[in-house]
Amino acid sequence: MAAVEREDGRERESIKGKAKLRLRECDVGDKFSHLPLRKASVLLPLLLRDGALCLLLTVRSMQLRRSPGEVCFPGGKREEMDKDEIDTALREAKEEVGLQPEKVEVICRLVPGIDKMNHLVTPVVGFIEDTFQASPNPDEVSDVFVVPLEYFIKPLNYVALPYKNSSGYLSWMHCFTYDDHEHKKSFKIWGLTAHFAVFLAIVIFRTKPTFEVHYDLDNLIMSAENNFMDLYASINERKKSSL
Ligand SMILES: CCCCCCCCCCCCCC(=O)SCCNC(=O)CCNC(=O)[C@H](O)C(C)(C)COP(=O)(O)OP(=O)(O)OC[C@H]1O[C@@H](n2cnc3c(N)ncnc32)[C@H](O)[C@@H]1OP(=O)(O)O
Ligand SMILES: [Mg+2]
Repeated sequence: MAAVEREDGRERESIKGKAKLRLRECDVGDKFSHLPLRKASVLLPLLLRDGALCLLLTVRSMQLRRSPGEVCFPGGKREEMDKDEIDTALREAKEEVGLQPEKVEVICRLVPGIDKMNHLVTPVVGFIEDTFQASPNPDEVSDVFVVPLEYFIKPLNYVALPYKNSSGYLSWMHCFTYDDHEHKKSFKIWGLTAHFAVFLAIVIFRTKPTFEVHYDLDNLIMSAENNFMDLYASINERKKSSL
């Protein structure tokens, strides 16, 4: 093997190695699994392209009843046979983009989010092969694309939009437009998907984004968990007041 190739390989392994260490520090494991909400999981698939960490995302089919045409991660609702959140994410990724579970190196689970239907959505982070070619299931996925992870802390096109959840809890959500020049396509990444992508980028780069976020970088896990618990509490308040 040529020296340049060897050096290249070492560089790739060191980028991945550093990312894995930082991710493992933020692993929540099954800390939130007991919460009495319906469950869903998404896989945040990381890979290296041209020496940069990238995230693989999907565009939902227009035929889907919920969130048609929106960008999201491979993922879906928990089924009875799933033993945990990781199982759900891997099963859904296989169904939606043809990713074989044994080709995913699962690293951790991050702090969950809550979707429009009040599912507890757990992001599962895993490395996939850099050469992975998706085979999208057209019933559920109309497109698959990759975005450099760094875009989620240093975007070229970003707005924060006000968002009110079903309990009236008011917050902001990130909205990115990503222009994929190579394929001459443009994608809007917002809501829960953008929320997970931003947190993942902060976990790995440990840098403040160029826009405002409600995380304390010196106490990243605690601030992320507190944000989540505030949101969760607002849902419970609403449930109690409607009884
Ligand atoms: C600035 C500061 C910001 C900080 C604050 C952060 C705020 C956060 C803001 C939060 C804002 C929140 C608001 C926003 O985020 S709005 C915005 C943007 N959208 C998103 O971020 C997407 C978020 N949603 C998701 O990621 C998914 O919906 C999740 C993972 C939650 C559920 O997963 P999913 O929905 O993917 O579930 P599934 O894969 O099990 O099933 C999908 C459907 O497919 C059907 N199906 C299955 N198999 C087949 C088949 N072979 N043939 C045909 N059909 C098939 C199946 O029956 C099902 O149908 P139905 O039952 O749905 O009808
Ligand atoms: Mg899905």
